[in-house]
Amino acid sequence: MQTAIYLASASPRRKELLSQLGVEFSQFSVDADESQFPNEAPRDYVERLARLKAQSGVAMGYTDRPVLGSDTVVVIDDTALGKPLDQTDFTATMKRLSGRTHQVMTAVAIADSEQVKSCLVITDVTFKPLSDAEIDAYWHSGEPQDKAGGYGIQGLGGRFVSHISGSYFAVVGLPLYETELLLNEFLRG
Ligand SMILES: Cc1cn([C@H]2C[C@H](O)[C@@H](COP(=O)(O)OP(=O)(O)OP(=O)(O)O)O2)c(=O)[nH]c1=O
Repeated sequence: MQTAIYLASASPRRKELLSQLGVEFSQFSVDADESQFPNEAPRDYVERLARLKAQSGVAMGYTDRPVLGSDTVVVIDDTALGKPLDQTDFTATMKRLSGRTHQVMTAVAIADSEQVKSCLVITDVTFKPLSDAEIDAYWHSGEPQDKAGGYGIQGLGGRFVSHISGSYFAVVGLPLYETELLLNEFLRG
């Protein structure tokens, strides 16, 4: 793909994934308010945030190329889990995910000063039952701290995943197939 875009994200994983599409891009970070509205459904929340990140980039003056924003949340029992606040919060999250299937929702949005388009990708991820010792060791690895839902499937957390149905890349932070489709649709206007 010959298009040049902006990536409105601080995430090194999204940078890596976008590079896999062969799109030329420059990256900057946006400071968006990521709080969830009361009674906002997780799928609406994650898509709103992706659009907010992309549109914030346009509002910051990045108007000469399309701006891509994305957001990921882990959802269990219809509750969106963000990044862990501390070890106690993380431990409670892992006990909730242990031995069960949850959803990872990743939304992607592309905006310029004329239009915004977005898509939502939902992947089912099943965790094996986790012991207290595994949970404690994982926290001390330093990996969970900056990850939605407190784990990284691409890292040490990958060993907890007994099954995945959907897009592996969406779980890591950017669905490749759907992002390319969205970009092509956006460029057609
Ligand atoms: C579930 C899961 C999440 N994550 C990551 C993807 C996202 O980078 C992060 C979710 O946080 P996000 O708030 O979606 O993204 P971010 O703060 O890292 O980057 P930005 O808002 O600037 O774009 O968690 C993994 O890397 N692996 C996983 O298996």
